[in-house]
Amino acid sequence: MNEITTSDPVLNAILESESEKSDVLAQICARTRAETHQKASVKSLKEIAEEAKNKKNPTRGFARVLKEKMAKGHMGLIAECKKASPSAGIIRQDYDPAMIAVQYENAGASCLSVLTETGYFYGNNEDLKIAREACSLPVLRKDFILEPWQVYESRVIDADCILLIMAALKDQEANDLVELARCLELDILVEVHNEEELNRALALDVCLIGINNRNLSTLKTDINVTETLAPLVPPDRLVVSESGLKTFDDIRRVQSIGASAVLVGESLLSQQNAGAAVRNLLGIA
Ligand SMILES: O=C(O)c1ccccc1NCC(=O)[C@H](O)[C@H](O)COP(=O)(O)O
Repeated sequence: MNEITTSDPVLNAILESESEKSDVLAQICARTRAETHQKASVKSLKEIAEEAKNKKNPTRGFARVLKEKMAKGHMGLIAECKKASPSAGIIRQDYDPAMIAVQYENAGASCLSVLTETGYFYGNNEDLKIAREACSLPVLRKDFILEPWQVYESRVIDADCILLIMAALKDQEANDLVELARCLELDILVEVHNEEELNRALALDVCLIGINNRNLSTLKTDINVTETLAPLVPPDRLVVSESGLKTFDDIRRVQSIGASAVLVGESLLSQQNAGAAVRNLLGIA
């Protein structure tokens, strides 16, 4: 799933190191850094920053929509569009992000998440643009954001929110990316897998805390991760439980221990009718 060839020697070195890493997250990040380096050699940081700052259209208020749901006592659903994942392989052979986005919105999803990572999830920036144009939901760019260049790119492709994964970032890097995203009016979902990452995330000026139930070494999911970490999140933050959620009972279970929103992909996309899948998950008759 992760072969690219290049004539750039810096890139080749990074990609060579990728194949030696045992951890999936480390492999994806090595590849993402290589691709970002390649893109930045075509469009400089200065150029992409200029483009992002010239964007006139407002973002759609990803965090605001989730907070409004929470205030009404409703569970927020961030419904995910992706063709494939490392754990599931190909999920949708006939992947049509625009159609899925419309089905999700009509069925009551609060927000979208669109995978733009190419090597492991078979996504791209165009998927995000067409999904967002097809609906009125705010959109999370689901990718491995490691560098300022990618934050500017996220604004250019019309994302409303970016994901920052604490396991992939040092504290200073995370802080710098948060500040930059804010300047560009992008919301931020910070993702954690354990207590140490949670404490680092809570030191950042961010409202949305994503608790990922997926162990990124084994790729297995366990809702106990949300059960362990959600009670440690102060009430001024909003907890999003991510990964491995399949049923209405799962949603009730994470809601009962403090999650205000869920991020769900595979279980919705593996059903032919994504709209019906959303309604079943949310318990809408
Ligand atoms: O899903 C994977 O296999 C995966 C592997 C390595 C890094 C991240 C991965 N998933 C990203 C996600 O967090 C999920 O796409 C998202 O939480 C939705 O999860 P699910 O409902 O289980 O598709």
